[in-house]
Amino acid sequence: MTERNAALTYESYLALPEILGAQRPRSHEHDEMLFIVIHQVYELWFKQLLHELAHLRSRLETGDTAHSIRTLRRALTILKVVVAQIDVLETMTPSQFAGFRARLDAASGFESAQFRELEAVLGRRDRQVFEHYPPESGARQRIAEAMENPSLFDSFLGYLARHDYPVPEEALRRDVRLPWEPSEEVQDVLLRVYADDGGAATICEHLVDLDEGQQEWRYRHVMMVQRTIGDKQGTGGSSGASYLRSTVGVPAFPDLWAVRSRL
Ligand code: HEM
Ligand SMILES: N[C@@H](CC(=O)c1ccccc1NC=O)C(=O)O
Repeated sequence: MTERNAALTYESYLALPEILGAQRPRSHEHDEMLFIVIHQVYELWFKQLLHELAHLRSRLETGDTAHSIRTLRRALTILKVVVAQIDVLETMTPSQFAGFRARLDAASGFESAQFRELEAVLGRRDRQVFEHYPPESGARQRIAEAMENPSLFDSFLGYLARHDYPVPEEALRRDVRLPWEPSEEVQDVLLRVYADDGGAATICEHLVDLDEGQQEWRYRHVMMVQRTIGDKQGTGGSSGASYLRSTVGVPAFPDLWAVRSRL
């Protein structure tokens, strides 16, 4: 008789021994546990967001409006949660953070591969981010792959073409490994989408929500940084808050913002 597997339990299904055994503070400071847990929760949500956005890209490419909208709504709800999470970390004072900051050595958010993957899905094509990853690392390969795939906006253009909008051929056939250049012809198409005011226009609005949401995260992150470490340099080697401020307000989908002056 073959031996039966041990009965599935709450603990085994959720791999709790692994997850709950993965908090390893480097100091005895009370607040370091919060710092670790918050980051781990972020990385789990980043994983789920990547999962949803990959699904969204495939739904867009098949022209499936209802599923695209539902998936976008879910991604947006997750984004709200991750932005709101910053409130929890802001209960930590500058001196509490200073109590264990030195133990972080040169580690920093620069090394969050999933965050870079998310940026790549949103269209970022910037090889400078690779500086923080060893050449053959899995993380680097995943980011590189995301940069070689169509961005969300590329997939959305595919969606519009499937729905018979006159998306210019060169936009559909562009080299998706390069950064997207805003295009007036594409903006003319977006104006027609908005005039029709159907499912495609709803997707446009949700993409703007996504863009606004990621900028909100950047803004909240830099405010948290400013109040916690002031103008100190970052552990990752940047100037800190002033570097982070330069990344706020850079849109992922510039064409969707550009058309608003014409709506
Ligand atoms: C007290 C809390 C935090 C402080 C003081 C802080 C500080 C910083 C600083 C100074 C940088 C610039 C890199 C450097 O030179 O070190 C940075 C980058 C970054 N941090 Fe944080 N951070 C905090 C919390 C978080 C949290 C909770 C996350 C969530 C994952 C996060 C994700 C990131 C990411 C993704 C970057 C890269 C941003 C970019 O290059 O655009 N940080 N952080
Ligand atoms: N860069 C931060 C340290 C920090 O926040 C951090 C360190 C290790 C792992 C994740 C981090 N979070 C975001 O940067 C600092 O300069 O204080």
